[in-house]
Amino acid sequence: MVWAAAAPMRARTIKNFILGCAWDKVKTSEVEILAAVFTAYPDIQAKFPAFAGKDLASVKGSAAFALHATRIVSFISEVISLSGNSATAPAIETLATELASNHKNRGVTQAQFNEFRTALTNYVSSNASWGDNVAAAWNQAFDNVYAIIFARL
Ligand code: HEM
Repeated sequence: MVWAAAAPMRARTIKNFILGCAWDKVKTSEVEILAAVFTAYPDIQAKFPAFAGKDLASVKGSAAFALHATRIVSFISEVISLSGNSATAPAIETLATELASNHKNRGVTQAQFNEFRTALTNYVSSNASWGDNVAAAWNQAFDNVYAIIFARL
């Protein structure tokens, strides 16, 4: 009985560990990550008042770009740190709900969130060690957080 109760928790923790290892490899490449997202999907760049209509090369080195890139990457780091533990699920829900509400007000669509996911997944899978286990943990985390966001967007 004890084992049956403990096993699922252990499985979640290993998944979270795998996810954290992949994320650790890229989480200090904030500027490169945001540049990769904007390169793949210029419609996302166009939603940012500070970057809309500008050549990516001309804004990529700016303080505003580094600050925004760091905000996005920190959000993901926070969610990954909180994941894998049912006790912190309400905290993830709070973060995702706030993000959805801020972005709904900016007219960001589900399609754009999906574009962001595609670009980020491409970036991480080519810059961290990647395999079926990592992909499964990554997709599960995104599915969970996006379900909360999409219900409110
Ligand atoms: C996919 C399309 C997205 C668009 C078009 C978008 C657009 C924006 C814009 C225009 C801002 C305000 C920037 C400013 O201060 O002028 C912002 C802020 C922010 N975004 Fe996004 N965003 C997107 C996705 C995401 C995602 C997926 C995340 C997290 C993983 C994220 C995290 C944040 C954070 C943490 C902030 C700063 C806090 C806030 O003002 O809400 N964004 N976003």
